Amino acid sequence: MYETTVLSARELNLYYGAAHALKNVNIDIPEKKVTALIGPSGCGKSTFLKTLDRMNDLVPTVRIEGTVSYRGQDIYDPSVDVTWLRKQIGMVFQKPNPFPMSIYDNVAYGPRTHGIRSKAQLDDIVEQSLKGAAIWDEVKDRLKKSAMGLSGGQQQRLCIARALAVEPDVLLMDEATSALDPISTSKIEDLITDLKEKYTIVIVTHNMQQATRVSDKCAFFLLGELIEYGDTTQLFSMPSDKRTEDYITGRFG
Ligand SMILES: Nc1ncnc2c1ncn2[C@@H]1O[C@H](COP(=O)(O)OP(=O)(O)OP(=O)(O)O)[C@@H](O)[C@H]1O
Repeated sequence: MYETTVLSARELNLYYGAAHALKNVNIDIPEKKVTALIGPSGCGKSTFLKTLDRMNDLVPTVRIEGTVSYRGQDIYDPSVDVTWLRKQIGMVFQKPNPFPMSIYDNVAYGPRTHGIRSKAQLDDIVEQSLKGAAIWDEVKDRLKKSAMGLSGGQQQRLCIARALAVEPDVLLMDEATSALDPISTSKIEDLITDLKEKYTIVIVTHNMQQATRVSDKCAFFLLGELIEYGDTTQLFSMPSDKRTEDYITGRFG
């Protein structure tokens, strides 16, 4: 079946000063699927994820060669508005990072920055986003309470709601469950599966079971190189590269 490519990298190289952190990466990330980035610590998964919404721009030593395109547009072109890009491509981090304000204000923050002022409209966005992140029932009676009072798993779902509130196209998640207990992790995995009906999702995970549970596509990185990329079932059952096989069978990691 034909797949629409949402994000693609071509001959992408990234250097932190002299350190060559991404080596000639070529990849097409399909629409409304979950793509998992796996590989041992330090192999460049987070670095690659951050190139997709230009989060590396904030690191002064970074140099990038090659292209990253979002729906055909080179996102490193000087004409690209980074605020627009980050509205299209939301990011959820490893540690839940709610703002020190109410649950409601956390979710309304993004839409307000984009100019939405109507209370009725904001109320609706907050409710829909919290529902979308499967946390509405747990917080609907305490929307005005501080987000800091939520559990870690609830905070992470709130951060997902905050990302959904600006109606992104893509969600990037950098080890979004690694700081959470197994029950919260399982809720977020279920949520990821629901969210791919509407969003293109890219996750970084250390957890290979998680990659097999939630992802459709899987990319294995090693020392900055994309070694193998394909359907998750195929990559885990019949890896084509010996290094992928060694990694997924736990021979190193
Ligand atoms: N801001 C930075 N400045 C310099 N080097 C960096 C920076 N961020 C990452 N690196 C280096 O780039 C390489 C890739 O790091 P990256 O964090 O992308 O790997 P990772 O696969 O996500 O690792 P982990 O699974 O441990 O998070 C590593 O050698 C790391 O030390």
